[in-house]
Amino acid sequence: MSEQRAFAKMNGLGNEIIVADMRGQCDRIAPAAAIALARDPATKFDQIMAIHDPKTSGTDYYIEIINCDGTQAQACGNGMRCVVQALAAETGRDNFTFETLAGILTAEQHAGGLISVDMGKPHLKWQEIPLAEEFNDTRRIELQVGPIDAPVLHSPSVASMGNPHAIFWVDQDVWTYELEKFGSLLENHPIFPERANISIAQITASDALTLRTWERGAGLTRACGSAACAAAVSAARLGTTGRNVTVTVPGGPLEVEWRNDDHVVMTGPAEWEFAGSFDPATGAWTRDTAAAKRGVA
Ligand SMILES: N[C@H](CCC[C@H](N)C(=O)O)C(=O)O
Repeated sequence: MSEQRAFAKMNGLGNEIIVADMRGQCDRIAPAAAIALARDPATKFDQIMAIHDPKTSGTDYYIEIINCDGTQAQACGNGMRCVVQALAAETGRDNFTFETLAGILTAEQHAGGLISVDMGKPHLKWQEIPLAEEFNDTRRIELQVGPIDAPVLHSPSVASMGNPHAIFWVDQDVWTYELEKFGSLLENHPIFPERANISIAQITASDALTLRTWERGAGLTRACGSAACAAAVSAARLGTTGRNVTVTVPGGPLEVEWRNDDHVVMTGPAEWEFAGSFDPATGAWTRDTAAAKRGVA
């Protein structure tokens, strides 16, 4: 049994997040531990955000992101907001610089409690997403679901926010499409050599869209922050919205701004649920009834 580590169960608009304190320790959370925590109804999560000591000078922490199937993700917008809220409660600071597999990100907690994360620049070339085939225009690629002459979904936009996304544009309410039926098929489609997060999106105004996401390595979730960013960027590239968009996901609204310096900034809430400690090797855990301070450590 390895040393018990503190965690906070949180959520970002219903995206179920575990923020785990791995500081001061070289170990990583074992995929089997992640899978065990995901199976327990009390700790069921979409992503674990593991806070590690910094690797690069000028950054505060290294964040490892683990999906509920035990695989790693490069980016997780909702999870980053949870990390910021937990660290702000612990340290009293409101600005942080993180390193993730997607690069270096900055984030800020505002006076009212909302949190903005600078998700960096989108990557829009087919090799960067990555796709298995050359597409010079990633605003719409050839891919469809359903009968060849009457596809249910077709011609998605693709973008990378450090992690791969495909967004299928639809005319009707996003809830009328059975994303649970074709999500996994599209996630694992050979056009996506690293698999992909799959979203359906409806433009509702020149500054608003609604979005549902089937996440790579996690399935249907109530919110996906990086998908909200990828959808907002793709809508602006297609000219269907401007560069400031309210993205309404099943868990609620996120504000996304694709700034003129090419950075995508996402703003939304985070919510603390309970604290505990867990074994990073096995996932065995206990609830910490005394932890009322809403941090992780
Ligand atoms: N929930 C996350 C995305 C997790 C990404 C993950 N499913 C992957 O790319 O493998 C978000 O808020 O951005």
